[in-house]
Amino acid sequence: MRIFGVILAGGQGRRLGGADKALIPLAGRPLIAHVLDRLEPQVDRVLISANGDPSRFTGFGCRVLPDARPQGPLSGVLAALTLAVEMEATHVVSTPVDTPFLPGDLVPQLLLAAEGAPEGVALASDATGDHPATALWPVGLAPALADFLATGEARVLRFAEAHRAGRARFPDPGAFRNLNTPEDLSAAEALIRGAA
Ligand SMILES: Nc1nc2c(ncn2[C@@H]2O[C@H](COP(=O)(O)OP(=O)(O)OP(=O)(O)O)[C@@H](O)[C@H]2O)c(=O)[nH]1
Repeated sequence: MRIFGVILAGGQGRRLGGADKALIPLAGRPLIAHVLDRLEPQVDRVLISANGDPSRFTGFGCRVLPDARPQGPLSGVLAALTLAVEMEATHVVSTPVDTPFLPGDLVPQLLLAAEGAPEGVALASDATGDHPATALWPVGLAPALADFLATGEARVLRFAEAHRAGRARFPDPGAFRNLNTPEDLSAAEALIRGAA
């Protein structure tokens, strides 16, 4: 098994005034650095899915993949799956760039849930609901995902449901807390500083 992680950072950050979310400082470090800390130990290699100038991510040591056409988070998943096929990886684990509290057992739990799923797809879930952008995708799904996006559809949950995704259920309701607004950012900052 060879698993690539992809951090989805191709969004527009509209609720944060169009900021480049990946680089917004959180407790003194760019948001993406927090996600990398959590994801890197759990996968063989991390990729960053982002459009625009890739040199802004030089310091993170990850390959940056642009979207073929920006159509939501699944565009980034497709770019990662395409590279994973070329590089003989078996799976991609996707995660948004704005979830800095990912669980340390994210990937093992997704793999466990995928074992029980008919097409080997699994997404993260907790008491607050599903978190479909945080999911495990086998590389064999790349053609189906390309076809799905070509229809103009973009909803992650719809694609995951069409491929009968299993659920990895996480007990900590804060693990997938995502930062969309300045208020979310301040609350996360307080949490990190409080825990330090
Ligand atoms: N590669 C890629 N990632 C995306 C795209 N749209 C959103 N994402 C990522 O998917 C995750 C969830 O995105 P949203 O919260 O819906 O969008 P956002 O850009 O973060 O914020 P808003 O513009 O305020 O909705 C974030 O990590 C985004 O960076 C896209 O078109 N391409």
